[in-house]
Amino acid sequence: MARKAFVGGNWKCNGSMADIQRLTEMLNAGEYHDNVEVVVAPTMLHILPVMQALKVPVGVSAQNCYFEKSGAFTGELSTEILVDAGLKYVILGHSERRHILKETDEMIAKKTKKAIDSGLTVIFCIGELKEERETGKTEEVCFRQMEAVRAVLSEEDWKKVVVAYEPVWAIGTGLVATPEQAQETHKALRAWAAEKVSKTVAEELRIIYGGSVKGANAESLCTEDIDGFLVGGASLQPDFMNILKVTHEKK
Ligand SMILES: O=C(CO)COP(=O)(O)O
Repeated sequence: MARKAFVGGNWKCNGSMADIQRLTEMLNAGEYHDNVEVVVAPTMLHILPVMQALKVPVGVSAQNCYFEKSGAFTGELSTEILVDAGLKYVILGHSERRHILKETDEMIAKKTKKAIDSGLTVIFCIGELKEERETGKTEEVCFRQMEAVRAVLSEEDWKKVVVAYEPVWAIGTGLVATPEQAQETHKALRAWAAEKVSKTVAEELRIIYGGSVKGANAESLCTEDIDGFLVGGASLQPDFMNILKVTHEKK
């Protein structure tokens, strides 16, 4: 089964109302194709205006959610609130939430299960730190992060997961992983899924790459086991449209 490519634009904590208008106009002027699913993740405050402004098949994702249903959890957004507002996706496990906001594997697993049970598709991020890669721990770290969610997901749940492999040293640094480095890790992740979940899940699981992706390097990163991209900085620029075009042509 051919996996449908997936390209996400993670806008992180960026953007004014004027920027949001400019970005939705850029997306509305784009061309979209059946072989690439496109999603953008604005800030929580910008989600609704972006959903209202988009006239093209571009999905909208939250950048976080909470695992409780509702109640006294100041500052949090439940998956019920996200679904009620019309959202279909949420990014979980991003390295910035793991390392800056100190989210643990267990918290991320709880959020992932809750989001999937609510009907959301989870863009589940994993990735190793620079020193972990340098000491040969890339697979150990990625597999540990995967195992935490595997422990709480059913085989069926994996249909609602897109894994984003984002080496932390490549995020926002301009130090993109080489196609060989990324392909090697993606292949290892697929083999892990075949062994720990099932062969079917491994074949169908979309594993996308994130970390300094640009229009200029996207083509070489369209390798066998890379099913698309999670784009940070370049998703706030017209270059995002080049990444979409390359993915459409190469996948
Ligand atoms: O963190 C990322 C996407 O989630 C990647 O960010 P950059 O594309 O800015 O490196």
